[in-house]
Amino acid sequence: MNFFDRLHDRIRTVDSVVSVGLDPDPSRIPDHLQDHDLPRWAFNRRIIDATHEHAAVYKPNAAFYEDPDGWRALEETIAYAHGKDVPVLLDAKRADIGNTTRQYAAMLETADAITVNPYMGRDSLQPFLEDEESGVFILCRTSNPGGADLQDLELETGEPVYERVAALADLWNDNDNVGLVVGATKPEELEQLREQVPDLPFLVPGVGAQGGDAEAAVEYGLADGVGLVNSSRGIIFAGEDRSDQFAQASGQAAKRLKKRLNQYRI
Ligand SMILES: O=c1ccn([C@@H]2O[C@H](COP(=O)(O)O)[C@@H](O)[C@H]2O)c(=O)[nH]1
Repeated sequence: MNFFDRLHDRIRTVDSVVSVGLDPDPSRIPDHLQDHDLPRWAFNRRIIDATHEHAAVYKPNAAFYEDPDGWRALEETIAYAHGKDVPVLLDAKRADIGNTTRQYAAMLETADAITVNPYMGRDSLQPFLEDEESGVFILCRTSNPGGADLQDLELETGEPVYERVAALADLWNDNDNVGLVVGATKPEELEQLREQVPDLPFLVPGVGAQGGDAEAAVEYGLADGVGLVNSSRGIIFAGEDRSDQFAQASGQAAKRLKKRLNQYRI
């Protein structure tokens, strides 16, 4: 079954478009978990137990796992999320020349979807695009301030680079497995892109800690009801000041975000 069909079902089952970002910054993991063999896994397991009823997906960012223990923690995390029937979107932002990118695409053997970087063009994304079962979210207009440096540059046609990326992503969507990453901090661009590519689901990061626009994220992020609004630190570290109850606090934060976003869903 195609990733977006599975996501559609998951969104309906939990009545939620919340993507829970699993970015377990080791320096912020509660003290009582630091003695575990794999503290990041111990932390994620408790977060998943507390949040899965509100999670449309889990979105681990690869940056928090890129060391030997980290990969083990990530593997355990993905398997555990799957055990709770929650799809996993690996925020890896990969792509490279063909021979290399085929190795990156192997990441989709465990995760259900991945974020990729379009800077090297279609061939660098080919193995991801060819994988009919998996979702491929292409970075389009990112949430960070520096996203403007390249993505807003005007081409000779007058269109900004991010619009060209969206047009190409639409063109590359032969297998109905492509989505875009568009930040909640860019509500005008979200609106414009939704008009430009009405059928592509968006992953919208930037609500919560980055202060993005939750209403715009929902109004323009969803295509036919399918799309994702991500919060990472705002959920997983919601209980940082209540170390013994951090998981409970993350469950409450995920539930709150779900309710808030659902006000804007139609
Ligand atoms: O444009 C982008 C693309 C990816 N991200 C990632 O999403 C989460 C956001 O974390 P918060 O703690 O909710 O700010 C993180 O993994 C980013 O690397 C993004 O923020 N913006």
